[in-house]
Amino acid sequence: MTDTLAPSVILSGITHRYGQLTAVDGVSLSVAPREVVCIVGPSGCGKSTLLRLISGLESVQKGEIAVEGQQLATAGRSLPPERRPVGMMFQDFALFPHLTVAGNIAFGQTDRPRAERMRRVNELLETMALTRYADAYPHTLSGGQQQRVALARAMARDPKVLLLDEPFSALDEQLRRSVREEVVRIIRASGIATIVVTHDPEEAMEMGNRVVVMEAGRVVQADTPVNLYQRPANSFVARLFGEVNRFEATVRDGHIVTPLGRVMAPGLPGGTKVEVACRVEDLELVPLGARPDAVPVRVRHSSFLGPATRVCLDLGGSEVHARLPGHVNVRAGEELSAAMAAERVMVFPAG
Ligand SMILES: Nc1ncnc2c1ncn2[C@@H]1O[C@H](COP(=O)(O)OP(=O)(O)OP(=O)(O)O)[C@@H](O)[C@H]1O
Repeated sequence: MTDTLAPSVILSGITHRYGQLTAVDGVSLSVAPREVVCIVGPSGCGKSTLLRLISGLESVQKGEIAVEGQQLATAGRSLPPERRPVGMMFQDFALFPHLTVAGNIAFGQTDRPRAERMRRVNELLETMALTRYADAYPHTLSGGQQQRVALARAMARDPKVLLLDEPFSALDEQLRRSVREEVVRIIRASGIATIVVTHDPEEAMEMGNRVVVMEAGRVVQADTPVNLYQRPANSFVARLFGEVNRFEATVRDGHIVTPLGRVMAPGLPGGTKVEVACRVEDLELVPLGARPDAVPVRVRHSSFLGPATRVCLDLGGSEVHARLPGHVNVRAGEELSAAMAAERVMVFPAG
């Protein structure tokens, strides 16, 4: 593991305002060498602003950014983008249409002797399996190939950190998955510390050693994908990574009564207002009366999704959902019993 190594990238106390709007609010974050960190969050939460600050496209107003011990920027002091050891790849690839693939990759290395530049270009063409397209122009390439050219260009100057902003959003669903796997393989093999911005939680979990969840300019939780899913810091994080059923309730005598049964609440004082959340895949359905702890529900409708069946249920007039693996035959109007998987129920302070 890389945890013992000094971080490659350190952001300390970054706050950034556009006029009255605070786009980034006191963000501190470090990325270890060889680590891929994904920043995920809804539109407008400040993800791209963070990348723009690291790359130097935006000046730091408050806080500090350092890469491998070198200060890149602090309020009033800033290294220009071209002098930062940072490679950036944008969502639209931003390739130069009038330059060949080799020309695009060579761009920005003008400070290097020609022989060295060509050596690096050839090396990257090989890594990206693009050698036979060296003299082709971007518009003649597939989306996946263009993506690899953009990545090669971002890596050409041997940056110490790679920044990818929504790198796959221009690709269709089918292509996205395979290109994503390929890009992650290349990045991991390169060992460059990488920050990926995405609004897609699944993409973040698949790519990141660590995932940073942002909301309204702040970091809500920075953790491994497993911890984010199993131990979300709050209801917002829980909902980001999957559909949940939620109930507001109050703690009484060490437990919480919800419409789906009792939940233990050890250590929470009586009277505490809480939100109880249960992932749709953690709602178990059994025949009516089969379990004493389950409550009666009636099927409203169900949808077969391929790997799972999503069932919409009436619970005393309100609606809850279950997601069962595979194809499950349930009829509208059918009566069943539902219970939450006790060990996976989540309890948060009421918002
Ligand atoms: N140049 C700018 N001038 C004024 N406001 C801006 C500017 N750039 C971004 N903002 C605002 O700052 C906030 C954060 O924007 P940012 O682009 O960082 O969010 P984001 O999380 O990357 O969103 P998206 O996923 O939609 O790209 C938004 O409210 C946005 O409207």
